[in-house]
Order: sequence, then C-alpha cells, then structure tokens
Amino acid sequence: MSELRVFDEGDASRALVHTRDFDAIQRELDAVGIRFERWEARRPLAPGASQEEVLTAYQDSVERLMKERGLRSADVLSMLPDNPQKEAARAKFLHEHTHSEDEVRFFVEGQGLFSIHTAGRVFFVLCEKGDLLSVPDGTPHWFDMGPQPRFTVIRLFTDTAGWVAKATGNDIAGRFPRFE
Ligand SMILES: CSCCC(=O)/C(O)=C/O
Ligand SMILES: [Fe+2]
Ligand code: NI
Repeated sequence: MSELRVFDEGDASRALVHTRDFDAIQRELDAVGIRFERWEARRPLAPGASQEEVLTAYQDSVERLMKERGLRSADVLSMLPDNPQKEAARAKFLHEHTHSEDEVRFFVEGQGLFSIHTAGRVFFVLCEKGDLLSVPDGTPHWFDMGPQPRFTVIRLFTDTAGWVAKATGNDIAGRFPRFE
C-alpha cells in the first residue's frame, strides 16, 4: 500500500508524519507542490502487456496530464529482480539529484521509494500500482528501487534531455534508510 513518511531533514530517526491514507498523502504533498494522484486503467492489463497496451490502458489519464502540463512524450520502463543490471540501475538514483523538468512517473505495477528533499523536510513516498507522482523540476530527490526491483512505470517527459540527473553534491541520502 502506498505510504508517506515525512522527516525533518536533519533527523532520519523519527518520522514526523507516517500515513497510508491516500487523501492525507495527497494533502501533505500538495502543500509542498508535489502532485500525487491515483489513476485507474480503462481495462485490466494482462501480465506481460506490451508498452503500447500499457499506454492504451491509461491513455485518458496520460493525455489529460500531458495537455495540462505541456508534456510531449511518454514511455514505459520495467525492472525485474532477474535484471543483470539491477545493482547499477539502483545505484544510479541513490544520490540526491535534480532534473530540469518535472519527474512524472506513474506506477503500473510494483513499487519504488522516492525521497524528496524540500521545505526543510524529506518526504519518503512509497509508490505502488495506481500512483502518479510528479516531482517538480529543480527539486532535490533520490529514488530507491530496492535490492529486488520490481516495477513497471509510465514516464512522461517534456523533453527527455531535461530528465538527465544533475547531482546536488549533498550526501543526505546516505543518512536516510534504504528501501530494503
Ligand atoms: C521510477 S523511474 C526511474 C527513476 C528515475 O527516473 C529517476 O530520475 C529517479 O529519481
Ligand atoms: Fe530523479
Ligand atoms: Ni511503516
């Protein structure tokens, strides 16, 4: 189940907020400009659905958001525990970084933990099937797919060049728990 934990940026030992309630998660994130939504598929997706089938299943929501946010492309990314590159893929996003465009991700299946560092706090957002998260451009964050990664996400871009991760140089991520 989707989950939010909020920490003071200087204290990883105690969560100030801990909730699995969708409305509460949305409210807390909205207060700091982070978009969180729940999307429904038009029809159930079969296991092993193609990228095209995934995009078609969520076409209404994808098109609505693309129009609203001026997003121009969408793709589908999957990761499974048997991926030989899983450790390198995990390591790629474990340090705090920013992008020059919003990071818009919809979880079709599986899980992933986004940690967003803003307003003096760290928002741990455990995303699961049906969750849409949009991290505003320039907002420091990191992402942990865990040691046995399993997810399918739709990624939405304004310009794929804007998605290149720019390290902040802040080692804060190392002081917070990993997704194990
Ligand atoms: C869940 S999509 C892969 C992670 C990613 O794109 C990113 O930038 C994480 O911060
Ligand atoms: Fe990112
Ligand atoms: Ni918990």
